[in-house]
Amino acid sequence: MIETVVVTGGGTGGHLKVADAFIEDLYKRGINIIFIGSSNGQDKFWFENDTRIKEKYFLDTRGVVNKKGFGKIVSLFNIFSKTIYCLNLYFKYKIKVVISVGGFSAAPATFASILKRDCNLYIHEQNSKMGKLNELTSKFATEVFSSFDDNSLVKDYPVSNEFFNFSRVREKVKTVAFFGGSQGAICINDFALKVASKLNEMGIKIIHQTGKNDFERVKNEYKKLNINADVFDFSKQIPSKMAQADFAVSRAGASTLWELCANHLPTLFIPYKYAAADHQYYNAKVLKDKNLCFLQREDELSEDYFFEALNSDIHKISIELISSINPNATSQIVDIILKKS
Ligand SMILES: CC(=O)N[C@H]1[C@@H](OP(=O)(O)OP(=O)(O)OC[C@H]2O[C@@H](n3ccc(=O)[nH]c3=O)[C@H](O)[C@@H]2O)O[C@H](CO)[C@@H](O)[C@@H]1O
Repeated sequence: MIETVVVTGGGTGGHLKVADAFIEDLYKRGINIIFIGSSNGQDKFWFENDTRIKEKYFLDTRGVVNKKGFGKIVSLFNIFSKTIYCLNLYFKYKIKVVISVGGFSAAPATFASILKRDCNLYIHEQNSKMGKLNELTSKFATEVFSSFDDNSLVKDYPVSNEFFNFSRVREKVKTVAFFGGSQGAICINDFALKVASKLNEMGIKIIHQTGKNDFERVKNEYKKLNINADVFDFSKQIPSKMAQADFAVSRAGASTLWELCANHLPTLFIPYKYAAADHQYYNAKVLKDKNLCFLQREDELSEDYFFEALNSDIHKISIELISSINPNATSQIVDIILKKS
């Protein structure tokens, strides 16, 4: 009987949202949760005040991949010392199960699970191309789950229930939402401002998540255009924001992509072009190949393509999105983890 599980990973909202889905499921099963993340990404913002989590550790870890020379040695030593710290925690709490959702935040807790012989490591990879840490540690894992890999025991994404609770089939575009991912996307902000007046003339409302850094500028631009849009930098109410929209324009980070599917919301994806191994493009391409979304590279973005998409059969896409995603993925993955441990 497993009493305590370590959940690790983070850095970006994409990883943290998956961690959140696992935490919610484990909590409902009465299992104690220890979260180990980094003090350098968004981890604290997401989980610092989370009462479902029994113990939280935000360690000072940073990625080492892009570092060189002395900086790399310092970072490696730092990760090594934090790994030993985690190992001590595992002995203290008799940890046998570690779930990693990847990202640089997960490095020490994942390495420590490999060093502790009686500990099972489970990895969840969210993207179509595996992240660096997951690639390095997956051969030591008891099981690797992936939303895109046919070999995964559960080939689905652990989307939080709230997105399914708000889901609905779309008929006609009355509201368009722009989502830039957890950091926001200037290219999506600029595109939204470019098409805003025409949308306004068509009587279409705008919801727009800008990201923290570009919020003031975008808000002022809407003011200048005299358009009353729902503009915000970051919101914890994304399920209800998605639910209000009939069409979305979005980055193709894994979490947002599957949340939009869970919501049955037809979307034009504009992948972040510098994402590692171009994984955002390949995330969205999986849907595009099934005609379940629209996809354009940010350098090719065209207003014509966007307005054609708005006028397409969004009802059909919305219905077909229902079967694109499994609402029970989180509990199915946790069932397997608890059974194997
Ligand atoms: C630039 C980059 O490399 N981004 C990566 C990062 O995603 P990044 O965090 O940018 O994007 P994701 O779309 O995966 O996740 C964003 C998450 O934040 C939530 N959200 C967003 C805005 C908001 O106002 N409120 C809110 O709660 C969304 O609902 C979603 O759950 O990790 C993902 C998961 O590995 C990858 O797929 C992305 O490619």
